[in-house]
Amino acid sequence: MESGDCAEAGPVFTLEEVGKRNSSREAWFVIHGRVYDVTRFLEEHPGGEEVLLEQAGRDATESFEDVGHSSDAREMLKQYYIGEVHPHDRKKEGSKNPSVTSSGQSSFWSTWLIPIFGALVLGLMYRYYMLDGRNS
Ligand code: HEM
Repeated sequence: MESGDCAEAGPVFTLEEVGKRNSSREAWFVIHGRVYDVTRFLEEHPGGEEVLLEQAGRDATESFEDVGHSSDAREMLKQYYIGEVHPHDRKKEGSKNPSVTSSGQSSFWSTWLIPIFGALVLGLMYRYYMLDGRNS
């Protein structure tokens, strides 16, 4: 009964609790909403102990992704998993505002506003040209 397979639903930690583990004695990380205790990995980390200690006790998702860690590195994470981040402290991942397609909107305006404005200018020029012709 000991070797439970419930590795994905461990205990829940707040960011405050994770924040206390920010030294080489104890180093915890949040990566993609999950909490990892990498204390025993600090010295083994191929990228060095310092970079890990700089991020310890924090959400290191961005730094972890920025480095472009291999799938091996991602696999390794599993052995250090200790729990989940409290839902209140979780970042809104995956919801990078898919509804706000600002670039789409700007292209809408540039494709429509410019021709409309051009047509207006041409219309006004034509009008003045005709009036001028009539007056002289
Ligand atoms: C906590 C979990 C982490 C694990 C298990 C891990 C694991 C690894 C592994 C296995 C490598 C060797 C290259 C690869 O396989 O991608 C590596 C390299 C590296 N890691 Fe991490 N890493 C972790 C977190 C971080 C964090 C938070 C940073 C933040 C800055 C970082 C920075 C680096 C750097 C700079 C390298 C060297 C890359 C290179 O030489 O090309 N790692 N890491």
